[in-house]
Amino acid sequence: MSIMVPSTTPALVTSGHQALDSALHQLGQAADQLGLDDGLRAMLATPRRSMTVSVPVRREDGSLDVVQGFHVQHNVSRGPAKGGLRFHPGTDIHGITALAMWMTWKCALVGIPYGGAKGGVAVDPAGLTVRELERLTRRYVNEILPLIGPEKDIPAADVGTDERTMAWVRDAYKLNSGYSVSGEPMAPDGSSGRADSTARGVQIAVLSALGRAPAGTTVAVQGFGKVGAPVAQHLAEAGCKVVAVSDATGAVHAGGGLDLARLRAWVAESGGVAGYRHADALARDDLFELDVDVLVPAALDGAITEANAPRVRARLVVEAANGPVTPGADEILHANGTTVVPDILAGAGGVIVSHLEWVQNLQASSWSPSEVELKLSDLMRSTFSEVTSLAAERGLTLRQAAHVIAVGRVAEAHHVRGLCH
Ligand SMILES: NC(=O)C1=CN([C@@H]2O[C@H](COP(=O)(O)OP(=O)(O)OC[C@H]3O[C@@H](n4cnc5c(N)ncnc54)[C@H](OP(=O)(O)O)[C@@H]3O)[C@@H](O)[C@H]2O)C=CC1
Ligand SMILES: O=C(O)CCC(=O)C(=O)O
Repeated sequence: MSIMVPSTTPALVTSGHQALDSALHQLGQAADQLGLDDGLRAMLATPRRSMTVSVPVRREDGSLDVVQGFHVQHNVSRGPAKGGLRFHPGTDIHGITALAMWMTWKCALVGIPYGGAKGGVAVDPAGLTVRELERLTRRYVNEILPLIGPEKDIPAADVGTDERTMAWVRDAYKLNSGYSVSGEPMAPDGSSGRADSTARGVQIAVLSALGRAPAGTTVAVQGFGKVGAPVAQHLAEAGCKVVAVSDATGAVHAGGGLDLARLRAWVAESGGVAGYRHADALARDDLFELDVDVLVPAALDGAITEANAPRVRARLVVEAANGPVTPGADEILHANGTTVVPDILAGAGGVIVSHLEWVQNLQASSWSPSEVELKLSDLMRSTFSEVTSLAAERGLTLRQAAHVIAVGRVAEAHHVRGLCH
């Protein structure tokens, strides 16, 4: 048996400590604005529950590896915990705690009755076969079984996981819990629009923040996965010119706009944007420095730091990813006149439609794509305007205003329910 030490290039390893520092800094600023007392600050700064598990994975050659898995419920004062499951080699308990905290604020900001959770396994899914991945997923679910369930914690996909992973999660949960499938909120057929709901929400955030017709607006998107690729598509369909995208393999740039269908076909064939011949190749992280109107980080946390923020030329940064801009970078961008639409607002489309999915399953009903789209866009737009109004009224950045609203709602729930919740 061997303990699997995640191997990856240093540039791909996220720092969980850095993410948690960022999340705590943002919480501290909101708590100051709200005048929260020390006890409540301490409760909000620490997760309600967190679990580290060892997950044995039987490899195809018969050997056994053991990887680390994590599951954190940051807060459940407003409802069941909600958040994605991430498979990435840079995953650690600190980063998962930060991501769970951001889920608490994201759900509170858009006013859906969920708390915040996140799960993760420190593994590179690209290094496993489908059968190994399935065994890993099922075993991870067995280990975290006491924490999850349709009424207490409902997982969804995140980095390195997808609908197939979630099908294994649901099946493993059912097999081990004995919970009935019928009408089960955790095993929905899936709401229409869930797959690209995060991207659709990001599109609404970009268009709302632009405040003008999007035609000709140049955009660069970091990350070309489940969120980044449809974000690029939605923005192009809205009239923007998507001139650059990146993934872990590299970046590509075309001043006249990328042919996204052709690029997607290349990525499906080759596994990444690198080597795409119909655009110029770019060093991966040079994407952040392009002279574009809008920059959309849609990969991992800690992408824009104090080191590269001074070279960001976009006037608008819209965070599809969770935690892509560190607090130090935030200050630099703000000082340079760049507006940042924060993750808990811009990236909320996915969890909004997860909630709509949950409601449909509870009601044993199914809404049409246009009904789901209308509810999503109404909530994104009304939340955007609530955040911008508070920011203008109090002289805050959009991130500070979003956190004041979200943390305030969670603090209120603690007061209403009693501080032990
Ligand atoms: N899925 C969802 O519903 C939601 C996701 N989010 C957030 O959006 C972000 C992306 O998630 P998702 O799209 O689901 O994840 P995916 O795993 O589907 O895609 C991640 C993408 O990021 C790329 N990437 C990884 N490292 C780098 C890097 N250093 N530079 C450039 N690109 C990189 C990956 O490239 P490669 O394929 O080459 O590895 C891939 O294209 C995450 O922060 C996630 O938490 C937020 C809300 C909801
Ligand atoms: O839809 C969900 O439940 C999870 C969404 C998520 O993980 C996120 O917004 O980061």
